[in-house]
Amino acid sequence: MISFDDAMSLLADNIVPLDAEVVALADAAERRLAEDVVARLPSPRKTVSAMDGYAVRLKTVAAGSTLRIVGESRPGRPHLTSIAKGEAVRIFTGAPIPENADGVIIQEYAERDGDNVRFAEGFGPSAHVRHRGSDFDKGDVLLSSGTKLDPGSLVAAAAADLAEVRVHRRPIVALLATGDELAAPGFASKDPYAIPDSITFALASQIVREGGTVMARSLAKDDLPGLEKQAGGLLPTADIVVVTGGASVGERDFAKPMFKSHGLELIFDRVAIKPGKPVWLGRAAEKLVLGLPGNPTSAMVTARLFLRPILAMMQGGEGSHSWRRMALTGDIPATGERETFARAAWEEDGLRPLSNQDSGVQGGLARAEWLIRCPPGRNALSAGSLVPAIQF
Ligand SMILES: Nc1nc2c(c(=O)[nH]1)N[C@H]1C(S)=C(S)[C@@H](COP(=O)(O)OP(=O)(O)OC[C@H]3O[C@@H](n4cnc5c(N)ncnc54)[C@H](O)[C@@H]3O)O[C@H]1N2
Ligand code: MOO
Repeated sequence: MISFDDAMSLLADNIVPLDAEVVALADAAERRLAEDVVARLPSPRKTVSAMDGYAVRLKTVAAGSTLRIVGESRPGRPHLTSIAKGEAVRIFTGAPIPENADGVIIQEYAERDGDNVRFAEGFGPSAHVRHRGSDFDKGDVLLSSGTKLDPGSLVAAAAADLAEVRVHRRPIVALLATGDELAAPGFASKDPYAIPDSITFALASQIVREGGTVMARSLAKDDLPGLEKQAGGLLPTADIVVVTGGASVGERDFAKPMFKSHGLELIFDRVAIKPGKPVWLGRAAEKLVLGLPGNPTSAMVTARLFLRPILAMMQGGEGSHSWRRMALTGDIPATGERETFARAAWEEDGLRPLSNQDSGVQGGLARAEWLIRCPPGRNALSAGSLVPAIQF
């Protein structure tokens, strides 16, 4: 059994990014860049007005004096010609200012009379001007390779004037839930010993959130020859097969044996964490295989801790967790010998650990929005303590 940190290092050593492809910016949301985004234009492109009003040479304007309006500057239809003393240009937000203008007086201070304008006391001192390149310059690197194109990054990529971007291919993921007792939700009530498969739906959602494509989501009985055959069907097409259940030490725990005849080589097997100790990662037929424990909370925690980073790394992302220090609003008991990841709900003043921390919990997962990292062998913590946490 290895530590959580050692398991994360093994991910970093073993996961390589998938190939890159070029996609239209309209199809690039939530994909990860396979190259830096370099601005092809400065922003703003010209020095422009930040408000609707009148462009002037500020030092030459006094409240009450009359200025002659010599033109109009609109975005895309600028008036760039220099203005003389006593002149102003009507201007709108985003329009370039005349060459020698240095400020804009907003129209709320203006009294217009035909081609003349006077300004009331109190305009300024703000010039209401955005200077060329004040946001970014042509040639600036706006986004680095590996960045996920979230809404803010899409604004930056579009503002850089890119029609398309190079991104890493989406990982193709096959999900296989093992267990004789499993039934599709909606069909468990018919059999007194069946339980609904709750995990694969949540895993599919996590995979899509992390940019992956779910190629298959199937249930399988605990029957080794049948499982070997299913593995053989999934491995050729998938980039990674995620198998749930059967990860423990029982005679009918076939998650690893089913990949043996496909040449399974383990990268790690069991991690000193709670919940999720039986999690394992390997390679079979040159594809990644991740085994998650069957207990629903354990499966969700190990998917968050390992599957999400693996998918990010396959798309060129760093895959490391960004732990944030958050305040507790409830108590956490002392930890045992395994590093513990406590599920917590978000409250206005911090994180409240859920009262039921059992690894079989299903209903409570709906309130488990954060995961708190608790080192092994630590004393109990009370409300107010700061703890490292990630969104779950
Ligand atoms: N003697 C030992 N027993 C166990 C150990 C151990 O070290 N020694 N480890 C325990 C830990 S920790 C975990 S976690 C579980 C994991 O076991 P498996 O991965 O083999 O999971 P299963 O036995 O298949 O299932 C456990 C539990 O979860 C339910 N389950 C399974 N799949 C689903 C699904 N898709 N949707 C909903 N629920 C599911 C299953 O019915 C069982 O109740 O092993 C401990 N045992
Ligand atoms: O640690 Mo196991 O992951 O649920 O109970």
